[in-house]
Amino acid sequence: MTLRQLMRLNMAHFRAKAWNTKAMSTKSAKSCFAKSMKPMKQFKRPRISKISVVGAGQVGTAISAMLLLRNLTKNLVILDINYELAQAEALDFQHASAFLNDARVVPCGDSTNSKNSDVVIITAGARPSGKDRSRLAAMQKTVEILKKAVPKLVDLSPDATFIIISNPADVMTYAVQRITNLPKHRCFTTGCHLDTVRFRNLIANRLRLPPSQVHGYVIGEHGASAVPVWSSVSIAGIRLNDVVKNLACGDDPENWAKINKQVTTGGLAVAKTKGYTNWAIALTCADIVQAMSGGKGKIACVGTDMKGLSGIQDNVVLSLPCLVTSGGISHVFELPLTDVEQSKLMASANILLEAQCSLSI
Ligand SMILES: NC(=O)c1ccc[n+]([C@@H]2O[C@H](COP(=O)([O-])OP(=O)(O)OC[C@H]3O[C@@H](n4cnc5c(N)ncnc54)[C@H](O)[C@@H]3O)[C@@H](O)[C@H]2O)c1
Repeated sequence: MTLRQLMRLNMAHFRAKAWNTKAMSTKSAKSCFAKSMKPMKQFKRPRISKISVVGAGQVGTAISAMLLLRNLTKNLVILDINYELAQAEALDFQHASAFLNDARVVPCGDSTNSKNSDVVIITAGARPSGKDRSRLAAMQKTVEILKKAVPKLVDLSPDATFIIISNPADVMTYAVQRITNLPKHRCFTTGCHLDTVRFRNLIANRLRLPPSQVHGYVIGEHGASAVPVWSSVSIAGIRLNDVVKNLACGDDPENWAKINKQVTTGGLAVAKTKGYTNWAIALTCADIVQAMSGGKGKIACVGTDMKGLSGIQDNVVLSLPCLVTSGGISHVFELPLTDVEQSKLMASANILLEAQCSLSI
């Protein structure tokens, strides 16, 4: 039986059993593959109708544009503490509603209009400023923003799925989970989904292939300690590791390891000129919302509390491949990793744990 057939069988089984965890552990546990696929939560959401985007800056506005262009919502709320900005951005989109499937775009300054959202996307954050421009200082400022803004959003939309974009995204997701007690399957970050598409794009460029046809994942932190999983890279069923000598390790004659750095510094390279990044993250976020909107779901490296998975022993938010469906994360996949990749994942988890512990929540 091929892997594809196996997957199909498993998916059909899960659907038939309405994501029943117990059923999975008995019947499909017979398949070796099911052991790598850890169920997270049984949850189904009817069609997404209302989405709130919190933060009308570069990222929030770009995400709004992608959601509207892809017809992922007919009812979009743009929320910013700077109400005039939210109003101007909403109006700019609303003027072109006829080109956006007649979507309704509403501004919001105090959360009220976000009531009964199906999805809430958080992009509000503080940029480094003042005397202390350290990452940690900016991180704590963003936590203070979240502490004020998020509880009200949860009260108004208690069943919504929260997607955290504000950086450092993993640590901010941890903060939101701690502030709100939202379940981890519906409070997560796009995390390494963006790093993963960058990784695939860089490999595809070298091989002169379409990026969508390269498979492989980046896991761990959405940031400097992200782990490109070279052992998982495959094209047309061919593992790159099997055909390239010393792929991104050892003497690495073709210098594939250069890609590791490009993956983690890709955003900085863009921000150096623009001052920010927005299009790639906007498309990444829209891709996740699309996975939640369609019936089938999608496997993507998104981040949530991964305690108990892939050797992670603490409550650390980081990315692993997840099945994202209507209600959020339904399953997490434990990738087979080499010893080096596993120790890099642990190092990434420790960095994040340290950052989490430094927060005052
Ligand atoms: N996760 C990723 O892959 C990724 C990629 C790019 C950017 N980001 C992050 O996204 C965040 C936003 O970036 P940006 O370029 O849009 O920043 P920005 O400064 O342009 O926009 C932030 C907006 O948040 C608003 N805001 C601040 N406090 C608020 C509050 N309490 N309620 C509502 N709105 C509030 C501000 O008024 C501002 O309009 C940053 O943290 C950035 O680092 C993440």
